Amino acid sequence: MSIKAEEISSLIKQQLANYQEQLSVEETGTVTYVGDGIARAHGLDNAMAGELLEFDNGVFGMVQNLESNDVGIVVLGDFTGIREGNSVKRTGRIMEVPVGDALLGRVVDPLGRPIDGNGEIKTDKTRPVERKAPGVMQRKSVFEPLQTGIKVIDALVPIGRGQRELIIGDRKTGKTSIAMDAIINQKDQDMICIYVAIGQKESTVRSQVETLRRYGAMDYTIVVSAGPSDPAPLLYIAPYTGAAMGEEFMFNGKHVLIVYDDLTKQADAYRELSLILRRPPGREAYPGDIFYTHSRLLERAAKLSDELGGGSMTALPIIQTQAGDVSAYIPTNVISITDGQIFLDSDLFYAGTRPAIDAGTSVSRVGGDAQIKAMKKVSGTLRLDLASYTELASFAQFGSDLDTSTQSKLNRGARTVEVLKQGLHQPETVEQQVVTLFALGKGFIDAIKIEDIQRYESELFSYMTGNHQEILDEITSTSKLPEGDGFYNAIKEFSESFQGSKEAAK
Ligand SMILES: Nc1ncnc2c1ncn2[C@@H]1O[C@H](COP(=O)(O)OP(=O)(O)OP(=O)(O)O)[C@@H](O)[C@H]1O
Repeated sequence: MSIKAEEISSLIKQQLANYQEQLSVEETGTVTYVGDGIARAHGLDNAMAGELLEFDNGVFGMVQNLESNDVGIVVLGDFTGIREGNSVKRTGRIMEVPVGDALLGRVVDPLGRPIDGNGEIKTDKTRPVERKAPGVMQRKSVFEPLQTGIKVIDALVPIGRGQRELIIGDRKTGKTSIAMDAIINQKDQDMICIYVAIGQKESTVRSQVETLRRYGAMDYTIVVSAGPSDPAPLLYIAPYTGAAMGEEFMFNGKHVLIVYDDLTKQADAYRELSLILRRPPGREAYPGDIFYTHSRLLERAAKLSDELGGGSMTALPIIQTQAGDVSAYIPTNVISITDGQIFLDSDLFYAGTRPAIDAGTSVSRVGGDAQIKAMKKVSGTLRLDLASYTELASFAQFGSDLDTSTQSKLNRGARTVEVLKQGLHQPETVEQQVVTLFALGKGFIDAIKIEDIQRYESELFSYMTGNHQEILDEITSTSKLPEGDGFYNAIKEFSESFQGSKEAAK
């Protein structure tokens, strides 16, 4: 192998050029204050907003406030080792995290360092944590469905690839469970998942990782975790880290699902660090740019145009409400940024309707575009049926004599609610959902006793797979409802043979 002289000289020139660049940015300042994850330093005259700084002891910080005499820095790590008078150095870079395939199956902190005890992450690719979201011309409208495997979502509030759908509700109403089930259902769906846990107990994150692993979902998932004992800056930066990792896949033409669990805690962390940085407090003591904090994060979720490879990043941010109050500051902000919300109701949850999704207040602004044709057809009137059922049910409590049409509406409504119930970690394929909803719409379930419905559903599907696989295949390949009477007759045949169907509905 011969080595060309020009090649060597050009390499040396390149190295020299970089060397000079590094020298020109190096600049040191002196720490004048440290406390609660924040530091101030004097003498960094040319520091840029968002620039990464390095303290004496190797801990990194990020420039947040540029003031006339000093800069406000958020410390990305343990601040207790930093002393007043220590020097702090500019790096000339903005904060970056490792990205790429090597992160799949790993649990990392918001700086991209492994915390799962499985050794170092071997990747040399990095991406900036903060990045401008794709612009109008770089996007395409959302049209491909993202199947969550949860009937009530796929039928009533369908989510498309590239959409941002908020999951909102009081504490312990099943918000995380919905996100987890959506991730579990992405197996073999050509989707990369990122779960960002913000301020959640280490033990909770651990059990979530175990769950994902048990269902084989860790193979295509990255978990970014900032625990409650981590300094506020790490909690604040965690969702941006997740977004940077997702963008790497999205810009390579892949599909990504990212969950931010939850942005309420992230907003609280940002409020904490802003107050310590002495930024003026606004409504509910949040800083003035809290809206921008969330909007620039969620705008990064996108469906890219074909020229950019057609990749997508779907975001499921989670927000916790107090006593169902969606009109508080942070909930209204995030509702207005996202393309719809899944509202979880604690009354429904405690009444046993799980997932406790309130069909009246949950919407998806991308809607039907993100459903396959068959699903669109079978779920068409479901929302209206449910709404009129809720209204009638409350009204029927007062009267005893109901005419037959009201009676049958109540009957159908009660069965619809039962059909839409679904246990934890039991995702259903879209074909399975279509079969059940078709049977419901055609009135086959009206004659089944409420307590037999779950059994009816599962037996119906095994009957279909056992005897009419060709019908299911047709739904899969054409995305449409099969033509002719075959589908109807198959369900009819099963329903007639189903034990318990002969009993009149109560
Ligand atoms: N579909 C379901 N069927 C049965 N149980 C469920 C279902 N969804 C959630 N649960 C149970 O409800 C409990 C609360 O769920 P989860 O932790 O998802 O709620 P959360 O709203 O995310 O809570 P947090 O306020 O802690 O974030 C869990 O114990 C979970 O097992």
